[in-house]
Amino acid sequence: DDWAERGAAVHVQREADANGNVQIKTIKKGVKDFTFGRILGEGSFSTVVAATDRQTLREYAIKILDKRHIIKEKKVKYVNIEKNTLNRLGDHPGIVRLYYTFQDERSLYFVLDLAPNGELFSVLKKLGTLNMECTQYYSAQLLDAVDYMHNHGVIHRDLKPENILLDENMRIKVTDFGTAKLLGVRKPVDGTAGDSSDNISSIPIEDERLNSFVGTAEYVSPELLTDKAAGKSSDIWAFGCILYQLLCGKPPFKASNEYQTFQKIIKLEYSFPAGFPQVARDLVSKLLATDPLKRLTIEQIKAHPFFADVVFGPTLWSRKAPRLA
Ligand SMILES: Nc1ncnc2c1ncn2[C@@H]1O[C@H](COP(=O)(O)OP(=O)(O)OP(=O)(O)O)[C@@H](O)[C@H]1O
Ligand SMILES: O=C(O)[C@@H]1CCC(=O)N(CCc2ccc(Cl)cc2)[C@H]1c1ccccc1Cl
Repeated sequence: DDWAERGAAVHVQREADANGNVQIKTIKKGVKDFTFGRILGEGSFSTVVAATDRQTLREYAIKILDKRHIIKEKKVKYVNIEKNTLNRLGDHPGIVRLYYTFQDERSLYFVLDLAPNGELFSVLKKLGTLNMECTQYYSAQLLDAVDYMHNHGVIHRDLKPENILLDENMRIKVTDFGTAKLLGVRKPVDGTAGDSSDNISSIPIEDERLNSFVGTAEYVSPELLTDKAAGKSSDIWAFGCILYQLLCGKPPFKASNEYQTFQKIIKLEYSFPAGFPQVARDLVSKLLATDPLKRLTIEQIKAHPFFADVVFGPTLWSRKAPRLA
């Protein structure tokens, strides 16, 4: 199925008829096409409800946003960013997929993949820590999803265990793209109308300094606290924090309040608990580098001994998730 460029408001389906001619069907969904079920969770501006498509009986998570509340809180921009970002990231097993959007007079609706096993955060809180096998499995999936985002000109900017959901096979689905940064498409210098699909520049279109958004304190990179420039390497920093947290149960930079946490980040004040595996120490220390240019790239991370027995690529998403321990 192809996705209408304008946004996932319509779902284009191609079907070959008896003579092999391709028929193009567009599907316009609305509230009445779904049976709404249990509430999966609440956000600051949203309620997420499990729902079943009445025709196909497929289950989804529908994120319902109250228009009045969004307008009052001046969050309309985030709604558009979330929609545009999800439309750009429509085809990766580790990223929540947006199937349809629609609205009624009161609400906006985002029809998303259902991740029935909740947040990786809750699993980690319950278990305390993950063993090496589980940590390698989940961090490899996260790395693969981040690689895909970056290759599609998207910086997540708020990666954290709460935004990593678990699907029915206990594989990850990254969510929460309302605060992502979409790297713009620049016209080539000579002014010719370049093909917009290939020249995703690494320089965001809007002025960096106007950026007020920073992620969640424990996962914010130092450059975001000093000069506001969020780049792809800011996601790599957050990845390093998550990797550390999966293995020892708490993030590397954690203090009694946000300000103290920021101080620790800027001073790179963290340490490894006894028993933290050496190969993981080596990798984490090359991710939590103050200078963004010194952090490993995704290719270098994949080649690190920590991932020696992980095969990146499609098998990462078809192999069985290890029993959580
Ligand atoms: N696709 C999904 N499948 C299952 N549960 C989901 C899905 N998306 C979100 N949830 C759950 O619903 C809750 C609300 O998610 P939502 O993304 O709307 O808000 P949030 O980002 O968690 O909160 P905030 O807006 O304050 O950052 C979360 O607890 C999340 O775990
Ligand atoms: O961009 C789109 O796909 C359409 C375009 C037409 C439209 O009216 N909307 C809703 C615009 C909007 C955004 C925020 C609020 Cl609070 C109210 C309306 C957009 C929309 C519809 C449904 C769900 C999300 C969005 Cl952004």
